[in-house]
Amino acid sequence: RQMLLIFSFTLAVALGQMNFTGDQVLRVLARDEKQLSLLRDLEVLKPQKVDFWRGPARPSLPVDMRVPFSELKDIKAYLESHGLAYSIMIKDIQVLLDEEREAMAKSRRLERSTSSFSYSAYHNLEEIYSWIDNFVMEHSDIVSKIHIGNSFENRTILVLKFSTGGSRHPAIWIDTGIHSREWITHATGIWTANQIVSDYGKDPILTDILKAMDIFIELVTNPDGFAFTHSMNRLWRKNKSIRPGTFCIGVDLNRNWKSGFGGNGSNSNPCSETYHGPFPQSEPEVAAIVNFITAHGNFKALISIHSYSQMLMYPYGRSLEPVSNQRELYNLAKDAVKALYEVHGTEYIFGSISTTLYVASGITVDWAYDSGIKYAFSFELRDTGHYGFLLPATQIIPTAQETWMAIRTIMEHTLTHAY
Ligand SMILES: CC(C)C[C@H](C(=O)O)[C@H](C)S
Ligand SMILES: [Zn+2]
Repeated sequence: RQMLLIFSFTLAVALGQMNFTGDQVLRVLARDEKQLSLLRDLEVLKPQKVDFWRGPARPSLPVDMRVPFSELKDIKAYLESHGLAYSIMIKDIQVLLDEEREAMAKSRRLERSTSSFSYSAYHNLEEIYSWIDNFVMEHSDIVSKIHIGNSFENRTILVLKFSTGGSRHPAIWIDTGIHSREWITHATGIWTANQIVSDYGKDPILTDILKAMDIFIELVTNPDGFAFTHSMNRLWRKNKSIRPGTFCIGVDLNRNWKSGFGGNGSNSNPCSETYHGPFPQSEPEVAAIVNFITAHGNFKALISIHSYSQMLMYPYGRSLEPVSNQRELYNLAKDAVKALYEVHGTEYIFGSISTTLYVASGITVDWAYDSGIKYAFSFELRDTGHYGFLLPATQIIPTAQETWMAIRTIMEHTLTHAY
């Protein structure tokens, strides 16, 4: 078995990208808690076979799961035998992957010939890092690049700082790409960075924000995982850490934070997509952010951006207990979602993580909130499950435009509610 795995791995390496031909994403509507738990059992029954794109949450929220072609018959029989209604959301993942790669190749040719950067295309790690260098050079009056640490595989972890001066302005943190397969988030972050420098001095609200506060954006929060989505497995979520005696690779960086570490909605099995790691902040990618934000000591808002589902959420993930300023966060989320809707009519739902989506422990925003950052939010960008993580690049700019209006609303509230 070991030999077979090694052989298939080397074969995959030889062939480059993993192939997902015939793999499908099934959308399952669980009627009640019992049916939801039958779906949760699948992760145990078929370890590493069923990949939840949107895990079991609440009866009214469909569960999306990628099923390898070889498992389709079994899984569909399991669903049918338990009366679990399902539809086929994506009938062949490889078709979408081929389209995505074709679009990237086309855009790359155009960018090379015009030596320009397309904000309406997906990019790999090298392209993003070289964009960062050019961007910082072009806008050195307001933007600088900070190296906050190195990833497990020793890639540099970079943060963009937007500042109009002052020594320790109150600060706002934005991270994208903590889950590497959520490509729309990195692309949205890049567009947002460019929007900030373009609108400073023109948009009075943004200008006021930047006059008084600094903005920090970490575009590639999981560089090893992101590189892996381009080189080998487009649907990789975790980082790439390995430990002696552990067969499976990677920790879910959104379960590795100290707050609520190891609680419900995180998994102690290293093969799980929500594996929390051996201990809090065990992963360098998480430790780097904790150290940076703690040393700075004056962050007033944190926005951690994921995809997909079109949701704007605030703490807690680890429990149903409301945070002390729940009313304020609810109303701010409502205003932000309204501002987002007004751009392209995209509808978001909003609320606390545990009540809106599912209980999740050891997550970024719970740690931020417990560290005194009162305005802590997690976005789930487009879509609601037609393309899921394989959102076409044509939706990058519309997504970034609408998301910016929500982000700016949160920033403005932070500015006018100093604490
Ligand atoms: C705030 C959390 C619950 C975000 C969520 C996750 O990390 O599972 C996304 C669906 S990836
Ligand atoms: Zn995510």
